[in-house]
Amino acid sequence: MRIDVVTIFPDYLAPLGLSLPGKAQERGLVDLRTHDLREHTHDRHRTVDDTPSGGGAGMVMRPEPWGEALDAILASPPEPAVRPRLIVPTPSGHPFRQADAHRLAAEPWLVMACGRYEGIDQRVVDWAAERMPVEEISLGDFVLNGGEVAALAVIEAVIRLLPGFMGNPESLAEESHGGDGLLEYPVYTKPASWRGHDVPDVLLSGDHGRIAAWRREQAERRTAERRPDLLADEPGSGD
Ligand SMILES: OB(O)c1ccc2cc[nH]c2c1
Repeated sequence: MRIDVVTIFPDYLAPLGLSLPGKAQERGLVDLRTHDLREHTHDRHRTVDDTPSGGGAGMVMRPEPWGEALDAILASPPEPAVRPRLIVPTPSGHPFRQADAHRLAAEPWLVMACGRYEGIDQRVVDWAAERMPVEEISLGDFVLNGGEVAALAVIEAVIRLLPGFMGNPESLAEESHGGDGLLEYPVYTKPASWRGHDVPDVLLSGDHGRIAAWRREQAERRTAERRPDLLADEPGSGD
């Protein structure tokens, strides 16, 4: 998979060179490229923003640098005739879920457009949508100062699903928001007793059937308490 990230803060993406995403790059599972939007400006101040049309507070990202940045990326596809999917983090985007991470992990090429200020001139998304699939996504009902943190989260969620990334693919099967749609059960390790808190006896019983049943019950309880919305879509929930 190839992932291009366009941002005015390339260093924000440096953490992707660490730990598992870094190893994924070393192993050739992902070709991650960051692009400084300011490299596609032509004035002395390397201006990427301007005042909002129609007035209002803040500044809007100018379309010209974005057009030139995307042109440059599209001119060097990973393979001939491969088109990217453009991902635009924005507070007004569609909620990003684990199912979306799985879907994007199957794509050959993603381009992440990280906005700042009040956002990117809408014409950039409209122009891009004439040439490639475009998705505006949100991490949740909160607002960051730009798209970089959301891009980091989306990229990590996607890379870790790539075949060959996780040493033990089985661990993906049991994850929160996994195939069963439930939150993860609580996890424990040694020592059996710590500061007056003990590992639940069932987990020390060696009875794998009881352990599996306990974990399922814990996951269902947690989901009902914290995320009843996830149960609404569960088969047999009557909804
Ligand atoms: O909360 B967010 O995911 C987000 C994404 C992009 C921009 C651009 C300016 N503020 C932003 C916030």
